[in-house]
Amino acid sequence: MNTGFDLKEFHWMVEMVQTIDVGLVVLDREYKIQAWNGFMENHSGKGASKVQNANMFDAFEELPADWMMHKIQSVFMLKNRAFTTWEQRPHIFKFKNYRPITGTAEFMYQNMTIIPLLNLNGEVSHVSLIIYDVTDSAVNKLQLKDVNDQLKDLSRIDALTQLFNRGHWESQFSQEFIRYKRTEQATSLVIFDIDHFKKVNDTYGHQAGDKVIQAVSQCVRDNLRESDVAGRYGGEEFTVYLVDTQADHAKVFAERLRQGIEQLVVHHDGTAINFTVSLGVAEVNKTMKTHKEWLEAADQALYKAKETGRNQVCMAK
Ligand SMILES: Nc1nc2c(ncn2[C@@H]2O[C@H](COP(=O)(O)OP(=O)(O)OP(=O)(O)O)[C@@H](O)[C@H]2O)c(=O)[nH]1
Repeated sequence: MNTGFDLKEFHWMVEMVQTIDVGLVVLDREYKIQAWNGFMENHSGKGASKVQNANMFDAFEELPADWMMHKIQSVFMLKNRAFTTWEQRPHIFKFKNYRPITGTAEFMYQNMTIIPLLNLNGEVSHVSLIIYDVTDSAVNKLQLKDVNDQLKDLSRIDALTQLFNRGHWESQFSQEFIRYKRTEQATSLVIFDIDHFKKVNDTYGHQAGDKVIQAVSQCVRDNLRESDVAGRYGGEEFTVYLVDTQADHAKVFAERLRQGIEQLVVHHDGTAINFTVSLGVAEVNKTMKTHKEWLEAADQALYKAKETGRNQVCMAK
C-alpha cells in the first residue's frame, strides 16, 4: 500500500497550486467557480470560500462577459486550449497593480489561457483559467512604443517651426500626386518664400530672422484647413498643398496668407520688424508625370512673383 505517499503528493500539489504566482480558476459549464487559488484570493480580496459555487460573471461584474463566454464555450466544444493576450484585453480581472517598478500602471495587465478539463468519460466537464500577470512586459512595451512614436514625430517635424520638414512633407506630397493620378481630384500647391530675408538676418541678426520664420509658420498654421499639409521646404521657403482645392480657391488661400503675413510685426531688441512673402500657386494637371513637375510649376510661378515685384501671388500657367 502506498496511499500515504499518494496523499502526500496530493498535498504538495494543492500547496503548489495554492501558492504559485499565476491565477488558477476552475469553472463548471455554468461558469460556477469550483477552484480559486491563492493568487486569485490575494489580488481580488475574495477568499475561495466566498466565491465557491458563485457564477464568476455575477461575482466579478467587471469581466468582459460576452467575450469570455464565447472563448470558454469554444474550449468546451472543441476541447482545445485558448489563449488571450493583454493586447486584445489589457485587464480581464481588474486587479490593482502593486508592482514597484511598473507602479505607473493602475491595473494588472493579464494574459490568459483556458484549458479544457476532461472527466473520466473523456468529456469536458470543466475548464481551467490560468491568469498571468504580465504588467512588467506590457508596460515596457507600451513605454517603448511611446518613445518610438515621439522619435517618429521628431524625424518628421522641423524643430524651429513645428511644421513638417522637407523630407516628410515631400513624401506626403508625392503620395498625394499618386492619389491624384488615381482619382483626378483637383489639388493645388502653394509655394512661398520670405522677401529679402537675407536683409532681415543682416540687419537684425540671425535670432531675429528665426523669430520671423516662426511668425510666418504660425500664420500658415492659423490659415490651414484640417486636410491641408504644410512644410518648411528650405530655410525661408514653405510649401502647402491643399487637397480637393482648385487653383482659384488656392489663390484665395494664398492671398489671405500674403495679407496676414504683411500685417505681422515681430519685435526684436526693441525694434519692430515687418516683412512680406511672394507666393506661387499651381494646380496639378494631367500633363504632369511626376510630383517634381508639379513642384517645378509652382516654383516657376513663385519666381515670377519675385521677378515682378514681390509681395504678391502668381499663378502657374
Ligand atoms: N535666421 C535664419 N535664416 C535662415 C535660415 N535658413 C536660411 N536662412 C537665411 O535665409 C536667407 C535666404 O536668402 P536668399 O535666398 O538670398 O533670399 P532673400 O534674401 O529672401 O531674397 P528673395 O528670396 O529674392 O526675396 C539666407 O541669408 C540664409 O542664411 C534659418 O533657419 N534662420
